[in-house]
Amino acid sequence: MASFKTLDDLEDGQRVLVRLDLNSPVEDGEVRDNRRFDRHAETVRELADRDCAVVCMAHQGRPGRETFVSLEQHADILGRHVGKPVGFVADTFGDDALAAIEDLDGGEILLLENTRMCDEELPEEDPETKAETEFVRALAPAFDAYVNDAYSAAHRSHASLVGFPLALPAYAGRVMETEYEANTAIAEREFDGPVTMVVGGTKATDVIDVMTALEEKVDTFLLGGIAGELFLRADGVPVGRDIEGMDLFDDQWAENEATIGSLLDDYGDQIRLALDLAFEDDDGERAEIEVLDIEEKDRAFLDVGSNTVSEYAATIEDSEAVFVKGALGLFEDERFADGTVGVLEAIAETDCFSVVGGGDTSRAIELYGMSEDDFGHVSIAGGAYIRALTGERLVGVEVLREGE
Ligand SMILES: Nc1ncnc2c1ncn2[C@@H]1O[C@H](COP(=O)(O)OP(=O)(O)O)[C@@H](O)[C@H]1O
Ligand SMILES: O=C(OP(=O)(O)O)[C@H](O)COP(=O)(O)O
Repeated sequence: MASFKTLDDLEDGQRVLVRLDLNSPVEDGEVRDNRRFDRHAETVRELADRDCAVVCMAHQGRPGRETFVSLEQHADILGRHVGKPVGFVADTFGDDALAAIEDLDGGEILLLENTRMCDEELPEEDPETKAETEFVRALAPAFDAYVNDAYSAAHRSHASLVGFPLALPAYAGRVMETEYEANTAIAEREFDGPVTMVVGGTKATDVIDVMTALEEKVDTFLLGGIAGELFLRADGVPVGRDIEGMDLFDDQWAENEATIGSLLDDYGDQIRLALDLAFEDDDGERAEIEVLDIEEKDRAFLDVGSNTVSEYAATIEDSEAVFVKGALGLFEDERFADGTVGVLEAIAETDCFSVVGGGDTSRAIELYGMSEDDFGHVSIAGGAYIRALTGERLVGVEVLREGE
């Protein structure tokens, strides 16, 4: 189905540069294991078993956010999933990285430092420009082939994703292959009954952009998380606080307000906002407040409230298909997991077709004892999967195809 080369086309014993997406939740400086590690481990193990020298690259967080940390811990976690040691070098493409790559034998695995610590990685530029960066020009000659397994980052035109395929023979890894096929098939599927999309999480601008594109495909959007707070604020409710170095509610507010205001004007009937919200009270307990009773912006809201969960669950019960992108609250803290878990349980209990996406959100399924078998597809991609739903082509996939 996909028109790119896969690992089936790659010769054994090559020196390969492999782009993974190990972007993970980080709590108090500790990187949390999640589905991305065990999915990517399959690609890495196969390459090592085929006697390739496997050098992995990945990013973590965004500069300025608390989750922007080194990949040292990721190497240990990945090694546990692969079942082989994964070495780590705290360098992206300098002398230390090149020396460690040269030392690597067939069957061995190395992880380079966070790609976003390299200045040339991030600015969104076209693949040709990215291929000309020092980052790509310095690393590419050390390899025979490039493998992109990071479907979940394929919507970003960053050097490690789009520059290398122009500099080296390029292949799709196993995760890239299966996620591409599943998400493309889902995007083409038609449903007879109501289609619902649960929209939450912290990457609010990502989801706002695709809601307009999905307006015909989705009958009802159920909003929560930080994304939901943006909509509530645009609707006149005094909520919203920036977390983790974001500036959704301050610097970017004027722009966000205008976009959300027109979404509410144009598709207000399809968009449902929380009726109540949860916060931490003075005793450290979960407390709830009706949205209509919120008079001033004086606290952080960490989940949707119980009335909202009941309303959203009822809509899900009547749906033919449900798509989830982003958590409805800070589910990693049990006190604020009710929204996310309530919605996921409602989906699991009905026989609707469902997709749960996002590196963080998909983690809630195993954290709260649910089974992936109760969902149609659990994707480790968030932003990439909702873009795929709109029919948008992902630049990281396109550039692999062009190499065909
Ligand atoms: N009200 C909230 N306050 C703080 N964090 C929140 C809130 N609502 C959701 N989150 C966080 O959003 C994260 C998921 O968001 P996001 O990164 O956009 O999704 P994903 O990685 O699943 O695509 C979860 O880790 C959750 O803790
Ligand atoms: O975690 C990711 O996306 P996701 O949260 O939409 O699944 C990807 O690693 C992309 O990260 P980015 O949104 O910081 O570019």
